[in-house]
Amino acid sequence: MPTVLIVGKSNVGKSTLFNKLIGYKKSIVDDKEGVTRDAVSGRVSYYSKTFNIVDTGGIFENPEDDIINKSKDLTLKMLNEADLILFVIDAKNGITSEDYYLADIIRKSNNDVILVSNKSESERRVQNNLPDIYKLGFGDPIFISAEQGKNIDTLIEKIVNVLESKGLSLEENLKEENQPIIRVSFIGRPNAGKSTLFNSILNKERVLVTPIPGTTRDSVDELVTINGKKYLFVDTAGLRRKSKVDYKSLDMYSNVRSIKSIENSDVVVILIDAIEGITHQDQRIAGIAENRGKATIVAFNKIDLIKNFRYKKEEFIDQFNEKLYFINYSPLIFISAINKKGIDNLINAIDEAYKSLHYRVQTSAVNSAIQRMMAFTPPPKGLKILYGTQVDIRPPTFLFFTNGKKVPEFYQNHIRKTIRENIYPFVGVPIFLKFKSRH
Ligand SMILES: Nc1nc2c(ncn2[C@@H]2O[C@H](COP(=O)(O)OP(=O)(O)OP(=O)(O)O)[C@@H](O)[C@H]2O)c(=O)[nH]1
Ligand SMILES: Nc1nc2c(ncn2[C@@H]2O[C@H](COP(=O)(O)OP(=O)(O)OP(=O)(O)O)[C@@H](O)[C@H]2O)c(=O)[nH]1
Repeated sequence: MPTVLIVGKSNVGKSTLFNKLIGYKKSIVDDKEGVTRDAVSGRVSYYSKTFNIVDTGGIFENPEDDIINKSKDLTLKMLNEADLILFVIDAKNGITSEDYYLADIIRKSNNDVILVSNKSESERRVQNNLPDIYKLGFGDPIFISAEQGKNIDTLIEKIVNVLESKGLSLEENLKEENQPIIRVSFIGRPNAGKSTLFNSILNKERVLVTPIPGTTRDSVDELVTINGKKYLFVDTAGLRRKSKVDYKSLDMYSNVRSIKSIENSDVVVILIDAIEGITHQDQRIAGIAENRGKATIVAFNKIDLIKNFRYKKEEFIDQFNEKLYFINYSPLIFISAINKKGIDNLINAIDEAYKSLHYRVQTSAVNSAIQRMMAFTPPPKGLKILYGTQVDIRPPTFLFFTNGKKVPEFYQNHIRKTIRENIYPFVGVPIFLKFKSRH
């Protein structure tokens, strides 16, 4: 999906515009992802067209800034990486040296630019500032008022036009072709209901099952198509075969077989028997999955046996937060495998987690968010975080350049939280961080 960068000096109305663009989407399409208030990255949907938008906040504002000084290359990289730049100026208060400074940086990127003249409510003021606006060298601006929502549709249409004229596709449903295979394993204590769940999925959904013998003797993976998407259920031998006594033994749960299944999957569904609650072994399995960078979904099964489930639900959530806090990014699903309840939610969660596992965020979004974070919660004394970028997927991995000081665990968690809340939620997926000293 193409990415559009909002760039401008301080106070020109970048975040107001960002919120308007995101909000615009909300009024047209219903909002699935739930954008947090100070998100820096979001999605704009205009009828069937979609693109990403990033508010660069203060990154390009202050020439004295560490980030700009120490990494001119990175600044340019961010500008180049985008598909289009919205250069926002303030038509009410006029053009200043900072605007010209920014204009020069933006020009160096050789990228496409739309000049956005914000705060254009007063005709007279706009007229006064018009000569200076043209001096920036980006041609005709689009006059908007982000605050009053004026001309936002014209702006979006212009954005769509430019992106499409570059040959970029803004249609959302292209991913249908070249479908990946989502590898899923069900892990849980004996009797948690794994076989029942597997069979319920097979019976409920219109599926096509193709057994694929695994490399280990006795293991069988099954390729299943659900609603046009392909899933490989890993090691279904243990699910299909009616449990033998030895498989029931407690050790089997935490044995090599489970670990192999985890390693062979993208998404691990940790199935909990709601009557028994979360056990040590569940915690251990969750830890292994997290460590190996796998997506996890926690599913409480047998909720049909829980009396007053509506009241009990809170207790399950508390239990999850207490015992599986280290994978608290995982979707929590309640199911009754036997009654085929909650199966659709589970499949949706698997899809969402798989998407997150492969999601890449923009370097500009990372730095905008981290910079904002550091303004509110500065790093511990002596530590400097200069900039960062996502270097890998499966799992999403971020590299941050620092001044060489150790980044304490609590601050790492703060960075993870910031990424999730302000850039992309990475549902069900651990975020790996790396730090490198830069001198
Ligand atoms: N008159 C007018 N004021 C606006 C408009 N858009 C934003 N503002 C005001 O301009 C001020 C700055 O807006 P922000 O959206 O915070 O600006 P910003 O560019 O994100 O500022 P930084 O956070 O410093 O990067 C706020 O007081 C807004 O209410 C507009 O279209 N017209
Ligand atoms: N009430 C209720 N019982 C369930 C549910 N799911 C599974 N069960 C029962 O729980 C028992 C164990 O289910 P299985 O599907 O065999 O469990 P499993 O996790 O595959 O067990 P192992 O093969 O031993 O690992 C069976 O008696 C199921 O009928 C459910 O949603 N509700």
